Amino acid sequence: MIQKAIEQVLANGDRAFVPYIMAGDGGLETLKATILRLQKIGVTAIEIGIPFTDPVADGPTIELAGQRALKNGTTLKSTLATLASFAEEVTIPLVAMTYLNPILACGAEKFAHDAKQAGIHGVIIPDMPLEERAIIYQALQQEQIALIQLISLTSPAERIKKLAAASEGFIYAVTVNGITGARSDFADELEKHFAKLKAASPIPVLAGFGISTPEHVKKFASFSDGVIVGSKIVDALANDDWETVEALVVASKQ
Ligand SMILES: O=P(O)(O)OC[C@@H](O)[C@@H](O)c1c[nH]c2ccccc12
Repeated sequence: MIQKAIEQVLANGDRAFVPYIMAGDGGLETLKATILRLQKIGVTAIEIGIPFTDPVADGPTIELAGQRALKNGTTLKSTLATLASFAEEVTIPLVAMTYLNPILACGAEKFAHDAKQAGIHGVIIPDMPLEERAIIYQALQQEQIALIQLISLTSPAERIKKLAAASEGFIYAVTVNGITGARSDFADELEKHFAKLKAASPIPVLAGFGISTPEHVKKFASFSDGVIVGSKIVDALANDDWETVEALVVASKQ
């Protein structure tokens, strides 16, 4: 469903726009209104972060949002239960971003089952190497949940080939070396890097990390299939600043 949703957007001449939000930031009771409003303004899918105590890939903005969410008691379980309570109203695919630990604590099968009920169509597990995916792969397959792979800027060609062949839904192409967070500059070689990824990949290639302005969105739209925006969206939502959110989404349209 994720791949189809992205391909539909591309067929329109637009690029995919996937906002990242932290579940429970502002309280889980706000999750429904946030998701439905993002859906209404035309995002392609939503990446939902599950707060975790040791988020090694998260930059300061996402880490702080996670701390706020943990403080008010948000867990993997309460997030999935909340999502399930309004899943019928959600027509776009949701992607869960969670570290391996909470999944293992829950149990792979139970996680996959509850995620499906919650409307989750894909997962990103940044601390699970491809070689370890057997831990969860079958359970996800059973529920038809895509396991999305991250590809870094420094991945050698052989590795890119492997990851591209294994990824499902889309490829999460990381645009910087380092952690998440808004930035102003990107490497000059990005365009070439994306050309390589697109040549290696049978599925859409989305860019994420550091994308924080409509100009960034337009830049990446010119050589990728779409963008993922995290920190800037998390900040805007914390300030109830929907104007900023909408301007980013609009930039992904033709
Ligand atoms: O915040 P940024 O720089 O816009 O990047 C997206 C990112 O936050 C989101 O996709 C994400 C949050 N935590 C992660 C951990 C690993 C990979 C990706 C993520």
